[in-house]
Amino acid sequence: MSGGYSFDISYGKMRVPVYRVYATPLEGISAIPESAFTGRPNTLFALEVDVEVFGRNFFPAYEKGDNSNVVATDSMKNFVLRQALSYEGATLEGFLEYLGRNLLAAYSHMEALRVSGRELPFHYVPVPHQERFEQSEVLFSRAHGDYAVASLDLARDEQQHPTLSNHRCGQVGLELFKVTGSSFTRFYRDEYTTLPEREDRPLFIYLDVFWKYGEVADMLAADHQRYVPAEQVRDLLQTVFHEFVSESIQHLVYEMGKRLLDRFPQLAEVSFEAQNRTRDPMAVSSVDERVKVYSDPFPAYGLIKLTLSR
Ligand SMILES: O=c1[nH]c(=O)c2[nH]c(=O)[nH]c2[nH]1
Repeated sequence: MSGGYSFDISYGKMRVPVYRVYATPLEGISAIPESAFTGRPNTLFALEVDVEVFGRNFFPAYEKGDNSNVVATDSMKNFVLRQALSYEGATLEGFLEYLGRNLLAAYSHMEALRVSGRELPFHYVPVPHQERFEQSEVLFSRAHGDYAVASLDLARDEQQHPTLSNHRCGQVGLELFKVTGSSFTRFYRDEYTTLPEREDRPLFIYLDVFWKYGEVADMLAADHQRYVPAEQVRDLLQTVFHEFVSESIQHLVYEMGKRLLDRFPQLAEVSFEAQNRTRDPMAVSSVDERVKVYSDPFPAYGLIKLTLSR
């Protein structure tokens, strides 16, 4: 309470773009059967960073216009960029933890922080090299598909040391279209039901997946042995979608969740947000019934969520 009011405040800098070149390569990753990914050179380590600062010490700025404790968000942006230069690790989560710890160390009046990062994905460019094509080591093409995210909450323990109080990692923005091998039948029918049963439908989903580790040491260890790369999670989800003939998106995300928790014992929880973007059939070939044309459905879309914990 202050001035008779109770309050809840935070402030910070959003979407600080960071393009670090020649970061430390990601190595030591354990292979999984669903993915060819075992590391990346991190030649271009690009992300957008949000810093959100919590602390009652900032209330005088709101109440009295007293900015004496206010770290300018412009300074925060500079802090983020300098940390990106000195970071010696190889992961998004590691960078956020390094940044968060150093912010709390530098500013004793910051009580707690949320630091979040969004990968700015770039793909390798194939270039001719000795009669074959190889990935350029210097040229990267900005990709606008799915990308990794992470959010870390840091607080202080009784001795004022920074501690990681919460975290969430993810891969968001997948858009996957499976042309055959999905059904949606035997659902509840009443006077509102107009949807026909489909033994085989073209299933188009937008998908976000999130995960939490049981022990944060597995996320942050420098050997990366138990680190879960977002690339492997994405490849595992794609493999399950490819292989599994689902009865619904609910059925599909549950299968994905089980596979993730089986494959990565270091994870405590996985969660999904899936949008049903399935298209409506418009025309079928009279020569080959596999050949069909679909178009956009009514613009509202189904939303399916799942959280799976141990
Ligand atoms: O996989 C699906 N789950 C649903 O709950 C649903 N509802 C709907 O109309 N189509 C679908 N598809």
